Order: sequence, then structure tokens, then C-alpha cells
Amino acid sequence: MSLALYLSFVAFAAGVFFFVVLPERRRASMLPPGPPGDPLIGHLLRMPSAQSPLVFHEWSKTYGDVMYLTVLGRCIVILDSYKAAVDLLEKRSANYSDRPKFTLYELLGWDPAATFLQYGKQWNKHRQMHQSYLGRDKLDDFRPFQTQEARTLVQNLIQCAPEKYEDYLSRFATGIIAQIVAGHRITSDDDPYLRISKMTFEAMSSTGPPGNSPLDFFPLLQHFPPWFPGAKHVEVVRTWRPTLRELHDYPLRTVKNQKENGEAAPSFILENLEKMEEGDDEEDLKGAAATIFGAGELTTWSTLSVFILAMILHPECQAKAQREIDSVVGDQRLPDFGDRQELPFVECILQETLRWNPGVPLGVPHRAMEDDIYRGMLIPKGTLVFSNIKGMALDENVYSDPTSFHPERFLPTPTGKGEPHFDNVAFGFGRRICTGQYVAPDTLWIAISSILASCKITNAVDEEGKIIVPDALISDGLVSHPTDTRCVITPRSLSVKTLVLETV
Ligand code: HEM
Repeated sequence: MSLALYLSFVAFAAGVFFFVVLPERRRASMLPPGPPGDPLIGHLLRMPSAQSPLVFHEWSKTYGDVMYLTVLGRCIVILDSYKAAVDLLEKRSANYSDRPKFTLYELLGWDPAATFLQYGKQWNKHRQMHQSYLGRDKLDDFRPFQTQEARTLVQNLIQCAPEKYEDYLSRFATGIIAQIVAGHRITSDDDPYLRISKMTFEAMSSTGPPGNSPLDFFPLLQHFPPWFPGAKHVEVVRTWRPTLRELHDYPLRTVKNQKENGEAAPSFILENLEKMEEGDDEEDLKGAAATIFGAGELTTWSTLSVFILAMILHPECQAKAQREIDSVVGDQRLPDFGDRQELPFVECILQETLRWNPGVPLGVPHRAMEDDIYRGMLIPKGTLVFSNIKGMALDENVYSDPTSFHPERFLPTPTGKGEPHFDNVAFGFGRRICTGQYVAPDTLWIAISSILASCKITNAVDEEGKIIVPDALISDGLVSHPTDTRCVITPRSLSVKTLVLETV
């Protein structure tokens, strides 16, 4: 080898070392702490297969509230404290308001959907549509039908067989969303919205949470046959896409017809149809409406199921809330929104339900648009940032005895512990915060207060007469749902039963 060649080789090696290896090492040394991973695949084999929010929370006790993982080269940060989530997702929202690309969900037909759209013009348009219809100033418009649906819910609960309770809780959630989106009131079991929403639920159950399938990691797999390893979701897409498209098409088609016939009730779709201008794409309205179904239904239903589970396991809380309702509302009527301020313990039950088992325990991932430095740690561009909402609920620095269901924690001291309400955590953070953040608590409150006022929730018994105590287990997935809510729901008294059945 000539000297010149040798020197060029040394110069090249030194260049690589100083300009590539050293900066990479320096970057790697600045990454947030996390459990050790494997070469190339990172934490793929170490990712929890179940109850990931709880496992991440345990890991955070060793690695801190900003924890770093990688899976097949994809960087992931888990935020396990409210402070870190606010510091990054709210205070630095200009950098953290993007979402990763959810290839499987897009192919399934969730396109365009505000929840999954990347940060930009189209997301902004959808967000504006949601905010202007679901804003705090619109709550009074929804309260009459929320109240009516809550009355129907208790009528159904006290008359149906126990195995139908979950169906009626789900129907209540669908009923509210159908009213918001399409001005439609559900009155029969074979309502098209019930059918579409049931099928949508089945579709989502067969895919798992967004961003988790091999298609999301390797989008090219969409072009492979379903038998190819990792491409089985191609078949799932084929099976379920028509259902998802029906969820997009049916509401707009129906409201348009009603509008032409002068029969359309006020709704999200009607308001936006009337605002539509030349050149506006109907697909945007379809997507924005379907997203309200997708994001608002299961979350509301699951939270109500958590409430039922809590009441089965904590009859003392149920009795205390009922005493409060009796003293404020009496037994001649059911609670309405005008009573909310006077019922602090019912409010605590709502907050504790949101905290004890948050509906969306790992949030929906945000995506860092540029490199960022936080507390001296590097969060690389492209990192998926998860808020561990469940972890925040279990933060012992904020909530005493956090695994217990203890609504009094929110009451001011000395009666309670003055701990912070959970509705500023449960709905996420920053510019991507849930657009149902105002309407959802109202829906939940009127359902919870109506159930407490009129129903007694007790343990079911098995064939041998033994009391069934459900495990407080929660399903995995984007939205978590109690796995066992077996109970018996009866009217609190004969007079309440008459009142409920006569109230429309
Ligand atoms: C108990 C009920 C609910 C819970 C716990 C919940 C929770 C959440 C959470 C944690 C997020 C992610 C926020 C983030 O990225 O930081 C979210 C997003 C979203 N939620 Fe909800 N939600 C509920 C009900 C609703 C309802 C009733 C609606 C509509 C009426 C709704 C519409 C949305 C939408 C559109 C997004 C995506 C926002 C975006 O990406 O810009 N949610 N929700």
C-alpha cells in the first residue's frame, strides 16, 4: 500500500470516528435511561405482552419518569409523571403534536381521522370542526338529550336481565354519540347505529391497538399476500374495511337525506353540511364524524363499566353517594345538571372512576417532530411519546394509597386529602388533548348520578348461592375495559322504580 493511500485511509477512518461514531456515541449517551435492550431489535422481546401501563410504571421506579425504549429501530419514550407530560406535550407542544403513521388503521378505513392524522392542515381542519361543536360553550345544547338518555339507561338497567347490563351501558354511549353526530335517537334494538357500532367494536378488537401491528413497522407488507409472515393483517383489512367505511358513509348519507326532506335534527353533521363551501371535501366531514364515534363511544362505555365495578366492590361509597343525593335531590325527582355543584361526593366518584382505571391508559402516542433536549436528555426526532396515564394515576407522590378506590381523596382537607382531580390527566395533553374532554365528563356525570339515585348495585351470586366478587381486572388495548362486572341491579325502592319508569 502506498503511503498516500495509507494516509487517505487513516484520514477517512478518523473522519468516520470523529464525525459519525463519536457524535452517535454522544447522542446515545444522552438518551433517557431505560432497561437494557438487545442489539438491532432493541426491546422487542422485552416489551410487556399484557398490562403494559403497569409494567412501564414498575420500570419507571428504576429508570425514572422519562424512560427510553427502542423496537426495531423505532424510538419510544414513556412519560410516567404529570409534570413530564405537561413539560413536553403542553409546554413544548409545537414539537410534540404530531402522530406516527398508523398504516393498519388507515388501510382499515380510518382515513381521515383526527385521532390518527399527522400534525398539519388537515388535522387542524378536523380539530376545528370538533372544537367548534364540542366546546365548553356547547354543553348546554347536549344536556337535554344526555339527561333523557340517562333516564332511559336506568329504566333499562332496572328491567333487564343481568347479562344485558353491559349491552345497555354500551347502548347509552352509542345513543349519546348518535345524537351528537347525527341528531339520531336510538329507540330500538335493531337500530342501524347499534349494528354499525357493534361491528366497529369487533373490527377494532381484531386489530389490537393502533401502531402495534407488523404493518405499522413495515408498511411494505401491505403488498404481500396474507400467508406471508407478518402480513396476516392484510386479511383483517379485507374483512373489516367495509364496516369501517359504512361507519363513515351511513351517518352523512342519512343526515343529507333528512336535510333534503326538511327533517334533520341539529347535529355535528348538519351544522357542518350547512357550513360547507364550494371545494370542501365530504370525506373530511365523514372522517370527522366517524372519529367522534370511534373515539367517544367505547371510552364512555368502558368508563361506566369501571364505575359499575367500583360500586360492586365498594358498597360503602355507593351508600354514601346515595345519602348525599337523597339529601340534596330528595325522592320526588332524579338528579339533573343543576344539582352537580351540590353533589361533591358524586363528583369525587366520577373523578376516582377516571383515575382508578383510566379509559385510555397509555394515551395515544405523540411524535417528536425535531430533536429535543429535556432535563439534559435527548429525545430524538421521530420518537413516539406515550403518556402513561395509568402510571400517573398510580403516582404515590400525588395520590395516597393509589391502587385503592377512595373517592374522598379529592375532598378538601381535613375531610379529604385535597388530591388533584383526574380529568386534567385522563383526557391527554397539549394540542392533541381529547376533543371530548368537556362533553364526556357531563355524559358520565348524568349517567352516574342517575344510576346512584335510582339503583342498588349488589354482588351477583353463583349457582351454589356463593357471592361473586369480580376481580378488578382490566383488558389490554388502547381502551381498557373491566373483564368482569357481574352484579345485580335493582331499584332502590318501589317509589323510585315508579319514578324512573314514569320519567321520560
Ligand atoms: C371517558 C371518555 C374519554 C376518555 C378517557 C378519552 C381519552 C382520550 C385520550 C387520552 C386521548 C389522547 C390525547 C392525547 O393524544 O394526548 C383522546 C383523544 C381524542 N378523543 Fe377522547 N376520550 C374520551 C371520550 C371522548 C369523546 C366523548 C370524544 C368525542 C365526542 C372524544 C374524542 C377524541 C378525539 C377526536 C381525540 C383525538 C384528538 C387529536 O388527536 O387531535 N373522546 N381521548
